[in-house]
Amino acid sequence: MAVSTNLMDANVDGVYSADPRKVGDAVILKTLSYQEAWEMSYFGANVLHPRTIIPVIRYGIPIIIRNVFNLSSSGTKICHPSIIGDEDKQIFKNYVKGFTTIDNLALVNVEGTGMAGVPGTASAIFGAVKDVGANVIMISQASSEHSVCFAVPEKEVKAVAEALQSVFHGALDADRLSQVAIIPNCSILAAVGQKMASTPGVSASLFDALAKARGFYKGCSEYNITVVVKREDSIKALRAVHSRFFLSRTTIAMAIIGPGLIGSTLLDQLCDQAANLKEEFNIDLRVMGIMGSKLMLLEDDTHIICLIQFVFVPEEGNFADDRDGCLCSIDHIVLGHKLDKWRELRQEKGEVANLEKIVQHVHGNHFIPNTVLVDCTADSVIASNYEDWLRKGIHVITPNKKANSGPLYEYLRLRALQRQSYTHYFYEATVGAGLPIISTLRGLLETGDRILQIEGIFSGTLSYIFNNFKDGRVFSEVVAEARDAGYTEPDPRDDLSGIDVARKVIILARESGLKLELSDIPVENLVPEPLRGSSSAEEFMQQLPKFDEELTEILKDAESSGEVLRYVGVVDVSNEKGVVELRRYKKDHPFAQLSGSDNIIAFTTRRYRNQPLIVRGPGAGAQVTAGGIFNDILRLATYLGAPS
Ligand SMILES: NC(=O)C1=CN([C@@H]2O[C@H](COP(=O)(O)OP(=O)(O)OC[C@H]3O[C@@H](n4cnc5c(N)ncnc54)[C@H](OP(=O)(O)O)[C@@H]3O)[C@@H](O)[C@H]2O)C=CC1
Ligand SMILES: N[C@@H](CC=O)C(=O)O
Repeated sequence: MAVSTNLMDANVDGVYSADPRKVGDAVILKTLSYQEAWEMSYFGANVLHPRTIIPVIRYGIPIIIRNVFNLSSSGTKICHPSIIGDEDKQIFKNYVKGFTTIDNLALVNVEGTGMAGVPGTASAIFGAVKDVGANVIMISQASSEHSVCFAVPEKEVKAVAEALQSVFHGALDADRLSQVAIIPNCSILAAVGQKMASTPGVSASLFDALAKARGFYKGCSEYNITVVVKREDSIKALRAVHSRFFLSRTTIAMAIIGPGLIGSTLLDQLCDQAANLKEEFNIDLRVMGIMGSKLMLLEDDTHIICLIQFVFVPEEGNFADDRDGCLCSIDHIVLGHKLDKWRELRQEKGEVANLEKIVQHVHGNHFIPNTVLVDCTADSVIASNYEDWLRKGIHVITPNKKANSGPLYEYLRLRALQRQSYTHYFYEATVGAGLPIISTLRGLLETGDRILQIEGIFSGTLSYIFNNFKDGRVFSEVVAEARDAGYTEPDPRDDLSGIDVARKVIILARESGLKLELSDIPVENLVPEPLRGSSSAEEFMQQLPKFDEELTEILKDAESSGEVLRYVGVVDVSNEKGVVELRRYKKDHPFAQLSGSDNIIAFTTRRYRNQPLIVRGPGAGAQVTAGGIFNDILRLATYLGAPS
């Protein structure tokens, strides 16, 4: 006889993949096995009382959880895997079904060399725990038998600790036990799913997603993997794992430092694409702060970027202690809906720029698991913070060349730190703006090619200048055009002096494995000697016309030999050196064929020895550079678990 039961719940449409108040885009699960429902219930999800499941398992009765006020929703079917229909089989096969958390726990760690191989130690520990009536939520023992760790409700931990001190005082005095340690303010996060714990890759993905949360692991059954996290990180951790297993969007909290030409264009692009990224690609980018050199804007000052409302939920105990009886509902985070107004709002409501505060504001939020700081300044002081940010678990993306072209030992330390940490550091736009230069070089190196030489026109500004400085044009006018087009550095002398190209040469040289300092690169400086000390970029631009004649002479000389002037950078990997200089090329040379702000970069390698691999295209300008940074942000989202 086939029997089935409809369980009606007044509140929910079925069983969610996570508490929807904590994970805004938790999904209703179509099917669960009895064991999965049991695990979800045990670990805090309000599915069924664990004891309700015992008789239905015994008699194999399918259960459907539905909403009494929404019968159009098909709800969640809980049954034995063998009886589900074909259409649900695929869903059933998903290894990870959902995540639950239990808050208000403490960990107890009993540790000591005298525990190993001594029969009765565990019994003595848990006997003492039983005597004070405490409920043990999970247990883990080190395979060395040197420690036993278990979680109990926070309100019971004091009694447990006293009981253990009393039972083991002799062993503690004799140093057979080194400590009975209490770690307060913990939460348990459990991943639940059929055969999940024994499926290769599930644990790795889980721990990768949790890299920042201090986790403590116990694989207790085929159906669950349990991790202890700091209570303040529990929502972040829940959201991180939920999105890693494609159950919800990959959410990234961001701050943009330096909303100048490039930074503000990036903000415009983010604003335009936000909805599409959410709908089409499951990526949710949340700009939570914007900081210039004087003013900054944080989301809750302005309500423009992210508005969090607090909702009173009397029946929920989770956050009652911390938040005066209020539960922060993730559903009420309203995102980016006025991001396009950031300029006006910065004027109206901006506060004094404070780097530490904005970093804490963005990274210190308890809801969004991933943080990225996007440095769109040209400032070396800002760049000197990357190490600290990476160490804190904050990802860094930048078009700023200062960190990678600064002192070699600092660069090497930064790269080493980044590799050891679970954080990402992307800087594609530092060379060639939006062109794939660094990724191409990486691809060659990682697939075993050997770089012999990288030669190219690396400056959009100098490319534009020498592509247009002809037919009787005046040098200073062309420089002003390049500046107006947004190709130059904040101070155009950084372009004309060759230092910007030298920085790119150093970045590529170091990427290729050379240990060079910026000062090792001979650079031909095009800034007229008397203007090198001008007090500002403006003063320099005003004075530049006085020196037009000098450049016109150099140009005429080249033209008289049928040649053009091009400002090039060379990384001579074979000979471990580099150079940056103005060269003359015949008019049929590929470097003579460029237009606008084009960069052209030729990689001569062991594989591409006779015919170099060439990347060419606009190498400066607001849209392409911001696009390159945006691309790095999306690469980060993919690394963090967004579908690729
Ligand atoms: N232009 C291009 O085509 C390309 C540029 N780049 C790189 O992009 C970066 C930005 O260039 P661009 O936008 O043209 O420069 P801008 O001068 O237009 O913008 C620089 C921004 O940085 C801010 N800033 C400067 N110092 C600080 C600080 N200490 N703290 C916070 N904010 C600061 C400025 O703020 P405020 O205005 O308040 O002073 C401004 O918002 C540079 O590193 C450049 O090399 C890379 C590839 C191509
Ligand atoms: N000023 C630079 C901008 C990109 O790095 C250039 O002109 O190439």
